[in-house]
Amino acid sequence: MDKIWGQAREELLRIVGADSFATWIEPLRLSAIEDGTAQIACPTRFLSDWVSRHYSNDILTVFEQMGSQVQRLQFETRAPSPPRRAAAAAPAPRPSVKTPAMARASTRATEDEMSSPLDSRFTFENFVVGKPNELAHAAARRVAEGGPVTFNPLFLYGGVGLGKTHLMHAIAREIQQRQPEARVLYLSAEQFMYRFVQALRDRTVMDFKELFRTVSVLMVDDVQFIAGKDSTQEEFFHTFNTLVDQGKQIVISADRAPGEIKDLEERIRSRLQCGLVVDLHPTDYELRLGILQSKAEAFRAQHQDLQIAPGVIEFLAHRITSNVRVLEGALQRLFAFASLMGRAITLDMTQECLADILRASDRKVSIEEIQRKVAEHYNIRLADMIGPKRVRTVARPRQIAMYLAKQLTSRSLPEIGRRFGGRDHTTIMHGVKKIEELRSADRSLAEDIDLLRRLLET
Ligand SMILES: Nc1ncnc2c1ncn2[C@@H]1O[C@H](COP(=O)(O)OP(=O)(O)OP(=O)(O)O)[C@@H](O)[C@H]1O
Repeated sequence: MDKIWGQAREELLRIVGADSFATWIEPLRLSAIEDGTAQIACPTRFLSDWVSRHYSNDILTVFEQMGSQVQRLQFETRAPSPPRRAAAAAPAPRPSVKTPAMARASTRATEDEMSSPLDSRFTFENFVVGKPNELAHAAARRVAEGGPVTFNPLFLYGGVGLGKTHLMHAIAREIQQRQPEARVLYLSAEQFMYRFVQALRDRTVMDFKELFRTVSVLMVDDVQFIAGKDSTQEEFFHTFNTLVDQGKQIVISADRAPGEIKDLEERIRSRLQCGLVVDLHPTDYELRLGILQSKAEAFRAQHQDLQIAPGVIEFLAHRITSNVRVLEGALQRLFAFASLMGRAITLDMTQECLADILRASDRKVSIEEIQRKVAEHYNIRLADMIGPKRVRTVARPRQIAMYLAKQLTSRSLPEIGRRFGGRDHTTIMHGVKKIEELRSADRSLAEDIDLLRRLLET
C-alpha cells in the first residue's frame, strides 16, 4: 500500500500544488484496496469531509492513470500509521519560516507546522522587473527591507502565474535574512482556515490566537479563499486588527482586488484596502523577453553546450502571452528536449516541440465559454442565457455575455444571436449598446466586466 500511495502522492503533488498538498493530502494514508474501493485513512472527520468533497476526483484520476482498478474511495477517520518517508513523495524539506525566537517558544511544534516552506528559487534576485510589475516589486522590496511600517497591509494582487507567490516568498526570505530574530509567519489562507478549524475542534483556540498575535510579520497568500467562510473571516479580522494595532507588518496576496472579492465581509474589505494595494499586471513583450533571457542564462550556466538559435527567445516572448508559469514550462520542455536529443534549439524544433502550447495560446474564447463564465459569476442557470426570461437578474447578465461575445470573439451579430437562443441581431446590438452605456456609469459593473474578461482570457 505504501508503494502505491507513494506513487499516487507524487502525482497528486503535481496536480494540486505544494500548498494544498501539504494541507490536505499529506496527512492521508492508503490503508487498503478491496473490490475496487480504496480505503483512505484521515486523521480527522473535518479532513475526510473536505478531501472527499474537493479532491476525490483528483485521487480517482491518479489511480486510473496508474492503471489501478480503484473505482471508489472510502474515507475513514482514524489516526493513520506514521508516514514512511521512503515511500512518501512529499517535497524535499525546504527552509521554513522560523527563527531562533520561534524555536525557543513553548508552542514550537505548532509554529513549525503552521509556517509554509519557502521555495528557494523565489528570491528578489531571480525576479525580473518590468513595467507591469515594477510597483509591486518596489513595494515588496520596501517591506522586506524592514524599518518603520509605512503601509499596512501590503496587498498584492494579480492573475494566475504572474509572480505573487514568488514575491511573497522573496519578502519572507529577505526579512529572515536581515532580521534573524523576527518571527515571520507565512501561510496560505486555506491553511489559516484549516488550522483555525482544527484549533476549534481540539479546543486550542487560545493557543492559536496567541501564536498568530505574537508574530512580527504575518503573510497570507490567496486571501480570496476565506471569502464566504464566516468564522474564519471573523478570526482573521481580529488577528489582523491586533497585529496592525501593534504596528506589525502584514502582507496579503489575492487573485483580485479587495473590492472584487465576493462574499468578503465589508469590514475586512475596507481593512484590506487601507494599506497599499498594488497589482501585478499581465506581462508585456519586454518583460517576457527579460524573464526568458534570465531563465535561459541560468540554464546555460549549467549546460554550456546548449545552443539556442537567434530569434527563438523573441519568438516565444511574442507567442506565449498567457502567464509566466506557462512561459517557464515551455522553456523547460525545450531544454529537456534539446538535451535528450543532443540538438540545438532552433525555431523549427521549438515549433515542433511546443506545438500544443503554441496552439493553446492561439486559442480564441468561445461564446459558450463566455455564457458559462458569466452564468457562474452571476449565479444564474446556464439555460437562462439562451432562454426567454426577461427579469433583470437574468437579462442583465445575458446582455453582459452578449457584450463580451462581441468584444472577445470575431463572430458577427447574427451569429451571436443564433447562439443566444436564436435572438435577432438587433437584440444583440441593443444588449451590447446597453452595456457600453452602463459601463461608463456604473463602476461596479465595469469592474465585473474587467474581471470576467481577465478570467476568460487566461
Ligand atoms: N517577474 C518574474 N521573474 C521571474 N520569474 C517569475 C516572474 N513572475 C513570475 N515568475 C515565475 O512564474 C511562476 C509562477 O509565479 P507565482 O507562483 O509567483 O504566480 P502566482 O501569481 O502566485 O500564481 P497563482 O495565483 O497561480 O498562485 C514561478 O515559477 C515564478 O518564479
